[in-house]
Amino acid sequence: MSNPSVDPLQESLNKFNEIANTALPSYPFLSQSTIQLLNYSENATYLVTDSGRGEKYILRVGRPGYHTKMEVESELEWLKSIHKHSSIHISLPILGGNSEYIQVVQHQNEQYYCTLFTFLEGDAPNEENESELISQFFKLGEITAQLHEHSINNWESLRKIRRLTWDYDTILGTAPKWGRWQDGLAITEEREELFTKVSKKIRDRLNRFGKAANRYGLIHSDLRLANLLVEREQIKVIDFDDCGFGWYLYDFATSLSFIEHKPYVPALIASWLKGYRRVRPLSEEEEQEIPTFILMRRLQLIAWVGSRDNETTRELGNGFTEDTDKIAKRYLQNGKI
Ligand SMILES: N[C@@H](CCO)C(=O)O
Repeated sequence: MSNPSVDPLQESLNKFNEIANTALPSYPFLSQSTIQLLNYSENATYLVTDSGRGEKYILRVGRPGYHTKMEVESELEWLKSIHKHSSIHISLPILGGNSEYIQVVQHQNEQYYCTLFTFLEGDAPNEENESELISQFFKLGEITAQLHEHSINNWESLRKIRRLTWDYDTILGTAPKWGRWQDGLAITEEREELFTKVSKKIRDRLNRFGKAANRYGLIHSDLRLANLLVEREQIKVIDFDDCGFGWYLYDFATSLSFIEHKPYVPALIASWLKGYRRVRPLSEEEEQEIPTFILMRRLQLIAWVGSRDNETTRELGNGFTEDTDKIAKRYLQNGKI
């Protein structure tokens, strides 16, 4: 029973903390360590510090029911493959004392999949620092293209991967994984009409765009700034929890998560494209479709903000939906962002 005087977010956090502490003994080398919550959204991630050696790790506790165990195993397989076949800096899973990567913690009839990862130094890009962000997006373009090349070149060995699908249906259509944007915050009648038009335009354009193998494959699916770590000249990619099958350009759109409406977005797109094209070709036709993916991501995030309770969604609130109007209208008028 939940206690009405306790903040439901705090209650969820208490539960996740308990699960994280239950998972820790699965790693005998962490017998003397402390945990500190770093982020709570779809999953909870903790910084684990070994008080003896001072070593740091990341412990991720997944939200129950979000993924099957096989899907988590698939994510970890992909991480190992990326590490083996590319130079992208990622965080890797670590085996527990039972020689398993995934530790299953049972709590009140639900199963939580916990995974320990290597710790990477760095800080997320600063969305307020426009010029720095523009040059970071050049590098991000290169890295994203490398990731996509990896996905295409290793397709045979990745055949067994079982992950979510991110297409129109599961993002905005009949089976939206993060809920319906129509149930988001501040959806007035007028806005519902506007966004419905946007959503239909996205659907029609994506039907024409198609899912050819050079456009659609295994992607990270959540390259938002908080999932990038910058250390000097290097950008590292973390949190593959949403990885799945989707359009390569959707992967790019996720990099603009929560900042889609900012005036500097066209400059970020231009910079990203330059970086991407240094590694992998991207046609003019694909480039023209970028706003379609950005609007699709934005509506998906409106659904996410409306259906989740965490610090990010609380902070974004109604303003996130309201700030969408301008870009939605522009997209309808001329297909631009
Ligand atoms: N699935 C994402 C939300 C949007 O980026 C997360 O929880 O990190």
